[in-house]
Amino acid sequence: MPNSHPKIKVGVLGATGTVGQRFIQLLATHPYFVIHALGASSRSAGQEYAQVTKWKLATPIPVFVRRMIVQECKPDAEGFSECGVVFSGLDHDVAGDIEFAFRAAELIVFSNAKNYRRDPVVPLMVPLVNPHHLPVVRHQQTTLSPPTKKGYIVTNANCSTTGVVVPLAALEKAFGPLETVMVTTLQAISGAGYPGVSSLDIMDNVVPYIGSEEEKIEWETSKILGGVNDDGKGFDHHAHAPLKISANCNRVPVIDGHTACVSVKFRRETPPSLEDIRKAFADYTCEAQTLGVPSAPPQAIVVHDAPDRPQPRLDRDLHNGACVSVGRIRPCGVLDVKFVCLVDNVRLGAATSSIMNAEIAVERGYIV
Ligand SMILES: NC(=O)C1=CN([C@@H]2O[C@H](COP(=O)(O)OP(=O)(O)OC[C@H]3O[C@@H](n4cnc5c(N)ncnc54)[C@H](OP(=O)(O)O)[C@@H]3O)[C@@H](O)[C@H]2O)C=CC1
Ligand SMILES: N[C@@H](CC(=O)OP(=O)(O)O)C(=O)O
Repeated sequence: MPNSHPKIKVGVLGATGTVGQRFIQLLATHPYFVIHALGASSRSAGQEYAQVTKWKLATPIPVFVRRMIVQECKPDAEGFSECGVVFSGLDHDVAGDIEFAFRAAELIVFSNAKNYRRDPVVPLMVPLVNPHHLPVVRHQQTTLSPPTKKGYIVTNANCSTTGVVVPLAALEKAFGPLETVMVTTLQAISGAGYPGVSSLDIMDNVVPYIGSEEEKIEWETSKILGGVNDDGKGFDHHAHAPLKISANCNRVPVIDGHTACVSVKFRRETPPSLEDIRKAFADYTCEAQTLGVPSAPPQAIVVHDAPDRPQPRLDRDLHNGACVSVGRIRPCGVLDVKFVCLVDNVRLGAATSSIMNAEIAVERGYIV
């Protein structure tokens, strides 16, 4: 986007929540976008943002946002109709109806919520993996009810899925389709929003259950790694080489950063060497980088060679939380190779992905 182009006004739905706060922090100085409207529940609506938000980030609330009046999440509430893009960090209990209404009112919605991820005409887009799914929004505009001229919805993936699918995409790009993936996650408490998991449940503990999380990783991965159908009207879900994937998800006492231990079997008969796998991770580049969008990290995957990395506390801030860290690449006695990966669940796992998806949409002419 040329520097002379005026910034695009954006709204944030769920602006007071964990993901909403990251949106505000990341958008406050954004070169393409300017925050114009904030929405949350009726508990917050009508009040100044700083009064109703339990701000949990280490940087202060941006000065111009502090006194903005939080609106109800309705497309006709003040400010939203002037927005070129609306980012959603809404609770999934309400995201379905609200995002539907914004799309129907001809607004472009980039959502973190799970509600539309499985819709056959909604792109489930991880910006470091599958921006080639974006053109399906044109089909969405004509077939999803109501038809729209401008409005559409793009979702990003579950935060754990995002951290795993980037290294898997790098392996598929270099070595062809994968056959089997086993994933065990160690997920941060911020993944459950605020106030989230009670301290009495998580301190000195591991909780081996996160509702629906395993099914999300297993289902979303194939949609993301798959292509677009030949007619451009939907997604092939990796049907040419169905992926067997099994996930185990655990909540651990970490504030930010989801770790995943991943084992992989390739479809090709002779697996690549560990050295070639390391190189495939380190060399992986994606469209967000070639387009040069502002949130794209200089390295999509940072490979760590120290035997005890990546670690959430040490590595989640790399490239402003916009990359995936990978380490401990080693042979697997059951499948072919195993490794550990780490993603910042609230940045690349949530707000950064939505913003980067929107940046890609700007560069490709889907937001004008
Ligand atoms: N946290 C994470 O790591 C990730 C979260 N997500 C997804 O992002 C979304 C937001 O998550 P998170 O920020 O953690 O959740 P939070 O619980 O921290 O925030 C929820 C937000 O939704 C708003 N909200 C709740 N009820 C209503 C309502 N009836 N009408 C309008 N707004 C409402 C809240 O406003 P109010 O303050 O007024 O109640 C708040 O702004 C969820 O769908 C989640 O699944 C996705 C990836 C990662
Ligand atoms: N369930 C994730 C966060 C989340 O909200 O996921 P989703 O966007 O898929 O509902 C976690 O607890 O870490």
